[in-house]
Amino acid sequence: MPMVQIENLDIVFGNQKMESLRLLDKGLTRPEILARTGDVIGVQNATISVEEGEICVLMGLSGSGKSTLLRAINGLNKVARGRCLVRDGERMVDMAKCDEETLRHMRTNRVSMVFQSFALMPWMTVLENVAFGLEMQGVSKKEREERANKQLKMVGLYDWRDKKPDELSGGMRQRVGLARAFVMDSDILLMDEPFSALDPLIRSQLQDELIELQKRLKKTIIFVSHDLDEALKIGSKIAIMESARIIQEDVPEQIVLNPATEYVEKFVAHTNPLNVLRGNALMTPLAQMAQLDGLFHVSEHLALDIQDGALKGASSHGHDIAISKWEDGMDIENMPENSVVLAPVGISMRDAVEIRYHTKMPMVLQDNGQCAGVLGDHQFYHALLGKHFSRAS
Ligand SMILES: Nc1ncnc2c1ncn2[C@@H]1O[C@H](COP(=O)(O)OP(=O)(O)OP(=O)(O)O)[C@@H](O)[C@H]1O
Repeated sequence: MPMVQIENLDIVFGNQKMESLRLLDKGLTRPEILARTGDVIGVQNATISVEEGEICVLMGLSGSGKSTLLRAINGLNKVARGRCLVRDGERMVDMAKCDEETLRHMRTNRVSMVFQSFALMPWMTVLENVAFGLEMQGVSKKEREERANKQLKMVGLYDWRDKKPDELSGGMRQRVGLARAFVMDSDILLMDEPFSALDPLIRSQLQDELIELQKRLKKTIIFVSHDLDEALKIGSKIAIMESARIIQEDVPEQIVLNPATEYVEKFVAHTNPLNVLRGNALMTPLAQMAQLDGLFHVSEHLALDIQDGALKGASSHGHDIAISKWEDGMDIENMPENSVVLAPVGISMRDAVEIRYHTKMPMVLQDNGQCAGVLGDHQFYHALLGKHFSRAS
């Protein structure tokens, strides 16, 4: 069920919107339109749908239009053309066209925004800051405090509830901001680079916390970031923006494996593939491997006996090699040295590299009990050197 549905959305900043749209339709670029009309194209022809429970990350360089698109979702930016639909129970409300009362209802009950600077009120305590939005909703004092305290416990700041924001560190203030957004119990959270001002360790911790909170609370989150590693870590979907347009929208692994343009490829070249890639994207499929005397020769030192898709044995120069099995969640540290590991094709590259480190052997990946391919040093080197992807265009 889509929670947010954006259709052919254009946002223009300036005084000659009609003329700018006409030029846009004629195919003029953003800088050309700026030169002709003085207007800035904030978003151009954006279409994207975000499902319930999804974390969608809008990613791109500074000025690409991420915040402008995000702000349209709670009606903060005037839409020049197109629709920006947000779910309100059974109906979808067009935030670009609805009346003031509906807009207020949507902002109070359906969509919450978390900013980079959390704009906490310095004269209020942490608890009061978190409970403030509920007061606007008309929730009683007792319930406000109960709900705010519950959220503060969730972000680990219950003991700090009576402090003022300036008595907290930046990371803690950020957490107060998260608690304040979550306490509203809105279905949709809009987050504009909420962690970008933090140092890497705290940032990583808060990303983990956000993922955990989202798993428990099942919110729909639209998150702006200019950091692809962050996007790959938290996003269930990533939309990459360049010069006001969404140029690629896909699941994290596909962004890394099939960057649509050179712009995306440049981002991908600086990411850590360990966090994103999975065995099936990296392995050499069995069908592409040479067979000799009925054996699949992975290397000079390893031959596999695979019959009807099942791994029957492994050997090196005629000597048998042990085979062990690994499933998600199993201990990796105690995988036996010099054994060929049979693992699911969906194994993460991080786990696969760690298994390789302990066993010192290539591994065989299987899909539904059938051997699918082999993952060895060659495939790891390719992935680490960024040679695994092919550009779609
Ligand atoms: N209120 C505004 N008035 C005029 N121009 C604006 C306004 N808001 C944004 N813009 C312009 O729209 C374009 C997109 O800006 P936006 O803030 O959405 O980019 P961004 O991708 O979020 O960048 P950043 O990562 O730096 O925040 C920019 O060229 C910006 O100058």
